[in-house]
Amino acid sequence: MSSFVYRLKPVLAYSLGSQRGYSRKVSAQIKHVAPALRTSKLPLDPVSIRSFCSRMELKKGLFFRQLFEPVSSTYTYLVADEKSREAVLIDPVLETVERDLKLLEELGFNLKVAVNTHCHADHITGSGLLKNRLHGMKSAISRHSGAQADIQLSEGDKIHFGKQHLLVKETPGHTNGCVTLVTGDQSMAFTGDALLIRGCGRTDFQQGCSRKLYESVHQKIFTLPLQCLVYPGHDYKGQTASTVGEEKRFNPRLTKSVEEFVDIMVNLNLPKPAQIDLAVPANVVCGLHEV
Ligand SMILES: N[C@@H](CCC(=O)N[C@@H](CSS)C(=O)NCC(=O)O)C(=O)O
Repeated sequence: MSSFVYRLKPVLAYSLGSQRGYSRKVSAQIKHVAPALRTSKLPLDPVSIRSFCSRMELKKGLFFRQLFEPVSSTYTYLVADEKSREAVLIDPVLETVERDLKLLEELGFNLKVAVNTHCHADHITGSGLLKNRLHGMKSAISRHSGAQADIQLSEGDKIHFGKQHLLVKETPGHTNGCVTLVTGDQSMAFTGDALLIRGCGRTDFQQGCSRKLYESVHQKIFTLPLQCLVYPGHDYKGQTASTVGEEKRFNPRLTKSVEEFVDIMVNLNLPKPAQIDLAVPANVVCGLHEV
């Protein structure tokens, strides 16, 4: 057991090694995944993904934290430059702004930009309230979104924070103004609702177009390195992250032909998001500014 543990990445080895009363069942499960870890059959195996999700630093100097809002099942992401303390918040939610402000203060980060991956239909963005609370913070959204923000993003733009940056890739289809944000080293992609884990954003309202979404994912996301971690805008099944390689192999919608994909999307028959009539008008003006 101990020799196996120390062959793993240091963070994982520490967490396994430090568990007391390690049960036989867990031990058997670990042995089961060991061959995949050694041979790297998958671009990134599930055990390693779990360790990456909870890590605070993926690459030297880049802080990362995944946050969750349970009513709309939305992920907010905090990325920051460890040295300069400049930070970017991706897809903040109105209801969790206080939590995010507290975290920023505790960790000593200076929030430069709150960026929305698109004009959300299921929750009100926290960008407006954050602007109210943090002097100098700027909001950002795609110029194709039709929504107000301090920074109107276009393909190829870079959102800089300290020595780090996020590269903007336009990935329309769920809405016209959807973007995917990729870290400078291409180790992480924040895909918003364009690509979800084993799924994708719906295309039945807000300029949705399934052919456009298929093209966006295949041309802009599936061309990233296989091991690039995929961090989606939502998850409804308890998953936190995936990889480009995994989604290319296992996504039940996007591994199909474009015609099959269109057919799947037409027949999703999802109910309308509960907050849509409140959320869209608020998000067009960058969220609520006073609460
Ligand atoms: N029940 C939720 C809304 C769920 C939903 O429609 N999610 C959207 C993204 S938010 S507009 C989506 O694209 N889902 C794709 C899917 O396959 O589930 C609510 O009421 O908020």
